[in-house]
Amino acid sequence: MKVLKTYFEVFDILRNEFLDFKLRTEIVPIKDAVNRICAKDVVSSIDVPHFDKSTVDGYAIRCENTFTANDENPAIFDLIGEVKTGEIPAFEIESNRAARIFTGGWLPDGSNAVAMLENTVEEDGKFFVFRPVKPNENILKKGEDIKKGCVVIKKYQRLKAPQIGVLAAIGQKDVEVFSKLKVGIISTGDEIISHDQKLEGAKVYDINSYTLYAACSEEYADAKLYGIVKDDYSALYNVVQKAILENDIVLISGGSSAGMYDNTLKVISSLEDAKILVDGISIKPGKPTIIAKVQNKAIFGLPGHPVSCLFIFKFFVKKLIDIILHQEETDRKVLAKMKTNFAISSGRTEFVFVKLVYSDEIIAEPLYGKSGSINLLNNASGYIRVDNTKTGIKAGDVVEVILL
Ligand SMILES: Nc1nc2c(c(=O)[nH]1)N[C@H]1C(S)=C(S)[C@@H](COP(=O)(O)OP(=O)(O)OC[C@H]3O[C@@H](n4cnc5c(N)ncnc54)[C@H](O)[C@@H]3O)O[C@H]1N2
Ligand code: MOO
Repeated sequence: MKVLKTYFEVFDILRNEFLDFKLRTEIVPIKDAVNRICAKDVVSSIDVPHFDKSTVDGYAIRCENTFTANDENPAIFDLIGEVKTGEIPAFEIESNRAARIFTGGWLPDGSNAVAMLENTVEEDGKFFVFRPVKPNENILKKGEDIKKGCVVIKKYQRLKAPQIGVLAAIGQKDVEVFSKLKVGIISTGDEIISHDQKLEGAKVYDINSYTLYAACSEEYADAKLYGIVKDDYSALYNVVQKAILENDIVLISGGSSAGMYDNTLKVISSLEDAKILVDGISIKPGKPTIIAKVQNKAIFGLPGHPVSCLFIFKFFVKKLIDIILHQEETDRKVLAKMKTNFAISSGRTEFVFVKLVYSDEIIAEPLYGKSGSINLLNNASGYIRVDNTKTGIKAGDVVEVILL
């Protein structure tokens, strides 16, 4: 009998085999770089800001002149000019002198603080400050935000709006990112038809090509569909061989279990330089999953049942993509209270699909359905992992739900 691997053994295998996967890189404009992963450390070649600047509208002064100021005895300054934002002031600030300055303005030499407009009174070329102003008050110092020479974005860091902002601040128009992984998708089965064909007899529409394609676009992957292949060894062999040449990961759905027309394992095994890493996993759904390494690329034989197929993508293919891209745990999780009991009996680690109901607390309602029913996933907010050492979950138990 086949020895099934546990899901954590499979994670370890994926890490051992694919952590050093050679990624391609490309250069993209920063406006298009959101959600991309940075391909090398980015070092700032400038200080940000590159001059001491005012963070408020007010008056550039020497703060020492205000230390004894209060409502009865304000500090009094002569107004000597105005700093135009975007220009370097041509004057210096001496003791008891001040210049009008606006938010973002270049702090004139000699000054070391800005008195905020609201705390001052201006009258006849003089102005009055009624409370002490601290050194550097209302000033962003040169390099205070970003120091020249420091690493602002690390290799493998995902670029979100703040990171794009940092790149813009240091004057970088483009950024080098990892190219998305190329994923080839093949559906197999004599009964599977495309949407151009008429639904008749025991035929079924192809679901897996579309769920896998959609799931790839939710991850760091560009998918290509290779269509539907009949349950025929040579036909599948030819398509898989083409797909492995053109992609980093190949996903074959259907034909992964024990039936006489299930060709996936035979085809993968016969490819040049093929190493079968996993043939069966002790989980439900998704037991008949195959994973192989071929020419340093990954091939998955995914179970044909649409729920199992998409779930295995979410659980293992996504994991592989995250490993290759050195991403930390990217699953989004919430804690919820189980609404009813749920028994498990397979002796494997089971994944229970749940619908979350948000009231005073978050309630997880288990969904019942077979692996073939795609609408089960349509109604699911996420899933719970129940290890095979347990017999189930009880109503009221707090469970961790991984969001779909
Ligand atoms: N004797 C055994 N039979 C089965 C086992 C087993 O261990 N021993 N495992 C069962 C489990 S678990 C699953 S899951 C399925 C997986 O089977 P295959 O990967 O070989 O898939 P098929 O037999 O080709 O298809 C299963 C089911 O899914 C439908 N399907 C397939 N592809 C698509 C598609 N692209 N779009 C929509 N639906 C698809 C197909 O018509 C079948 O109904 O095997 C169990 N059997
Ligand atoms: O992959 Mo199967 O869904 O356990 O029936």
